[in-house]
Amino acid sequence: MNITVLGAGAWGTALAIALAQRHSVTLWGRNPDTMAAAAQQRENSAYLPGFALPDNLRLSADFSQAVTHVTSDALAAQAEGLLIVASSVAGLRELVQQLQAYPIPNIVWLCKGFEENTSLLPHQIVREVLGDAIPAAALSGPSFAQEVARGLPCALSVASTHAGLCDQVVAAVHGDNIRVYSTDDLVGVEVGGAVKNILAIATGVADGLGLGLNARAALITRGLAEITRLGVALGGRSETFMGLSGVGDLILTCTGDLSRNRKVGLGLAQGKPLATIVTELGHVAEGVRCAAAVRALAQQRGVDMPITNAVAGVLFDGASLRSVMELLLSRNPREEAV
Ligand SMILES: NC(=O)C1=CN([C@@H]2O[C@H](COP(=O)(O)OP(=O)(O)OC[C@H]3O[C@@H](n4cnc5c(N)ncnc54)[C@H](O)[C@@H]3O)[C@@H](O)[C@H]2O)C=CC1
Ligand SMILES: O=C(CO)COP(=O)(O)O
Repeated sequence: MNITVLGAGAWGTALAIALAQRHSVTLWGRNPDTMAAAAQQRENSAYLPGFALPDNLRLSADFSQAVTHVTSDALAAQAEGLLIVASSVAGLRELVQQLQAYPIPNIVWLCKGFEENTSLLPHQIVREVLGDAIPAAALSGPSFAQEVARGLPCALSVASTHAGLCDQVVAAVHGDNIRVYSTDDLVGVEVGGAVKNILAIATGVADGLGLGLNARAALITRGLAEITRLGVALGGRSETFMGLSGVGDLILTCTGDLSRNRKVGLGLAQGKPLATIVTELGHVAEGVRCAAAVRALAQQRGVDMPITNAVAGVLFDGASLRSVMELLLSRNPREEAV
């Protein structure tokens, strides 16, 4: 299958490496110097250092050339191409707008979050720009880029209301080391992937403050309740939050030290300013922007999200870490239900 991955960050590069084992893959990045260096060294040292790029993986900084890899007439007739957008949420709209000029066969995105100023989910951004006619899907689930690039096993969820595209993503991605499960609950999958990043910041803070494993388990569990409340309010199905893109990714990101969002929380607990943490990371930590969007959305919808509010308070209102932890612990007792 011909596959184009737009966005040569850590995750786009890792997935391109994995897919190049079985497919003809082009990886596009917007920075010509970075892509030229990666092509010369056969390594994306800017975003995924230490992993060799397979010889057959094509690298490009030419947008047209990269998209044409999946839009040639022959491919379009057989619906054989797969277009994967691997930017951050902040870059999604701009990239999708650029795609308006091309007869793309489908679109799959990997980003996890809500858009900062609109509080829209990725599928809503895609629909706003491209309309409903093009088959569209989110690929999500617990998947640290470095582990996928190493060929370690993982399981993902593909979500689309277009069953044919789910089948095509499974055909392309499901293989020796990656299992792919399908669902039509796009909202549920996207809300799980977005909000777990905020909760990973919270557990990073708690762990960094030495609050213990009991506190971490409590945050993850009550965080899942928070994800479920928002997700159901937005039209997702509660069982989706028990799956890979919900509790699966929540556990990974809250407990795995490879997580950039968790690192944000650990850094805050060390007293580092947010700007310093973000600069040191060198990668997007979606939970930061997402916390603002989700706090606004939850307020608008009347959804109770105390952990998200606490994280947003620390990130944007200068609230002290201890005071928000105390606030969380001093909430009135209630039934445990979601
Ligand atoms: N790194 C990981 O393990 C995983 C990341 N994700 C999600 O995938 C998305 C990308 O993550 P990473 O690749 O890790 O981030 P990264 O920080 O390593 O790379 C971000 C990429 O987005 C591109 N980008 C940003 N704004 C853009 C714009 N306006 N136009 C074109 N490209 C733009 C950057 O150039 C870069 O290639 C995020 O939403 C993340 O939550 C999902 C699963 C795993
Ligand atoms: O989404 C991820 C793993 O599934 C990556 O999480 P971070 O962005 O926190 O590293």
